[in-house]
Amino acid sequence: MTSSAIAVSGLRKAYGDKVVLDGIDFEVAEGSVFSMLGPNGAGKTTTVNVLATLLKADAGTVRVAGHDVATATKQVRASIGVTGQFAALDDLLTGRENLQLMADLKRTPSGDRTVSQLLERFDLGESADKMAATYSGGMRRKLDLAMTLVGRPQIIFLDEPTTGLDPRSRRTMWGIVRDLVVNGTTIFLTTQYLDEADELSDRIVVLDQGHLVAQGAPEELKRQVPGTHVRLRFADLDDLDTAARILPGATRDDQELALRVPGEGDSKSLRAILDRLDEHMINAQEFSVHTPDLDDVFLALTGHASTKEEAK
Ligand SMILES: Nc1ncnc2c1ncn2[C@@H]1O[C@H](COP(=O)(O)OP(=O)(O)OP(=O)(O)O)[C@@H](O)[C@H]1O
Repeated sequence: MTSSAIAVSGLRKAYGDKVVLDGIDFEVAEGSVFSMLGPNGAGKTTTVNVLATLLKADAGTVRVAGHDVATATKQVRASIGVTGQFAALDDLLTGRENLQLMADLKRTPSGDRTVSQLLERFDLGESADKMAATYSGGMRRKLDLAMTLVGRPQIIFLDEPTTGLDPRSRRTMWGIVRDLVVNGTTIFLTTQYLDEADELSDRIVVLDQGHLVAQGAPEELKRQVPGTHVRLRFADLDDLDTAARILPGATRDDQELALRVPGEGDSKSLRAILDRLDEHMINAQEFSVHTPDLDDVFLALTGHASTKEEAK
């Protein structure tokens, strides 16, 4: 028995000669946010589609909410919600009517109240009675996610949920994701925004050319790429001189009286630095550990910049 909401092993998918997923394995813990990062065309949507029973894998096993996606399609579908680049809304209905229709389809008890609460929560109250055709891209995404939440699915797939949203709407979306997780929902997120994955995820996988090139907590991934360093600041130039002499590989900034010491940022290497300073009776006035951000990780792992960077 496992408490994994999703368990994927040896997943393969090709379109003709083009291998998109070349045997990938990962698990998603219940009640967590799991993000899949990858450049355009890496296979993120393909993965979501297989996990959500919309596409058949060529090989491998995929269990979602404890059910095999190949044989228990109905049970998997009853446990999940999918929102993505394809908005499922009916343009000729109002926001409220779209949600009401979903509540009816899912036979939601006290559907009216659910609909009103969702409109409120997604900041869609004012536009609730306007046709969805008149909604902006951001409003459509919010309505799409609201519709996904109607049946309170255990697992939600969010395929690039904030692409094209303004900063305020992105933050609203992030708040909603956090609330869902607090209440036990599992979120599988694909995103091109590294800061979004960093902000929300318990675990991240990086997909590139059919393989998972890395997986771990955001902090673990950041520690894997070079660039982690400790920054020390001293009271005067004498202390800086001595510290620069006794700490190998350090680079100094005389103006700031600061020293940048490359290292792992783990407790053992931090202790070694502090012990060295103690031996020479030097006190660092400031001490901080800097880890690279996910942009650095992405570049180091895939050999190319994130989509956002490429677009610059
Ligand atoms: N139905 C299809 N037939 C043939 N090739 C396909 C099909 N669907 C996707 N592909 C190809 O498979 C690869 C992966 O596509 P996918 O949409 O899964 O990538 P993605 O990581 O979601 O990209 P994006 O970030 O651009 O949405 C791409 O090269 C795409 O062109």
